Amino acid sequence: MTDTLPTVSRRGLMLVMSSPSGAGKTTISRALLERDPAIGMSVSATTRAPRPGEVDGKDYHFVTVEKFHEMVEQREFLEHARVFDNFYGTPRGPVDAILRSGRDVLFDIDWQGTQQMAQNARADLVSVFVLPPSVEELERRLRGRAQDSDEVVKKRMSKAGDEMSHWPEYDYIVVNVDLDKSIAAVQAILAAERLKRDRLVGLPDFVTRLRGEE
Ligand SMILES: Nc1nc2c(ncn2[C@@H]2O[C@H](COP(=O)(O)OP(=O)(O)O)[C@@H](O)[C@H]2O)c(=O)[nH]1
Ligand SMILES: Nc1ncnc2c1ncn2[C@@H]1O[C@H](COP(=O)(O)OP(=O)(O)O)[C@@H](O)[C@H]1O
Repeated sequence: MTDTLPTVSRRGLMLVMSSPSGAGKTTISRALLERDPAIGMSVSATTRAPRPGEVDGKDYHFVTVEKFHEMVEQREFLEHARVFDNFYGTPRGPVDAILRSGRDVLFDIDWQGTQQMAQNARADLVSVFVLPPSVEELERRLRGRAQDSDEVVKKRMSKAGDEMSHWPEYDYIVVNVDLDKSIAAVQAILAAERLKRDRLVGLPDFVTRLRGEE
C-alpha cells in the first residue's frame, strides 16, 4: 500500500487518459511518470507498427495480429479495442502488480477501453479526457509531431470528432492549451483522488489510534 500521508495507507487507483490523436495525452502522461514515483504506466499491446523512436516493451508491446488474438483468447487483457486500423489492449498482469504494491496505474487508452474499464472497475477508475484548444491546433500538433504519414494524419483528423463526442463519459476534462498547466491540472486531480475517503483503507485504524480507543 502507498502511504498517502505518512501514516495512512490507501488503495491504488487507475488513472485513464483519453483524447483524440495529437491532443497531448502521451506528453502529459510521460511528464507525470517522470515527476511522481507513485505512478506506474500500463504498457499496452498493439498491432500497429512502431513509430520512429518508439521502444518495444516501453512505449508498447508490438505484437502480430495472430499474437494479439491469442492474448484475447487467453483473457490476458483488462480491455482491448480496434482503434483506427489496429488492435490495442491492456495486459492484466502488470496492472494488478502495480495496484497490489499500492501504487497508481496510468493508462493511455481510447473511449472504448475506458467504457470496458468502467464496467469492470468503476470504483478504482479515474478518467480524464484531454481536449485540444482547437481543431487547427490539433492538426498543427499532429503534423508537428512528425510521427505519422500525411495519410495517417488525415485519417486521425477525420476521426477526431467521433472521439471527442465521448467527453461526457469522463470524470474530468482538461483542455490542453499550456502543457505545464495541463500537467499541473492532472497532478491536482491525482492529489484529490488519492485523498478520497473510500481509498484511505488505513483510516479506521489511524483514527482509532488518534482517539486512544486501543
Ligand atoms: N482501448 C485501448 N486503446 C488504446 C490502448 N493503447 C493505446 N490506445 C489508444 O489508441 C489510439 C491510438 O494510439 P497511438 O497509435 O499511440 O496514437 P496517438 O493517439 O496518436 O498517440 C489512442 O486513442 C490511444 O489512447 C489500449 O491498450 N487500449
Ligand atoms: N500544450 C501543448 N502545446 C503545444 N504542443 C503540445 C502540447 N501538448 C502536446 N504537444 C505536442 O503535440 C504533439 C502531440 O502530443 P502527444 O502527446 O503525442 O498527443 P497524443 O498522445 O494525444 O496523440 C507532440 O509533438 C507534443 O509535443
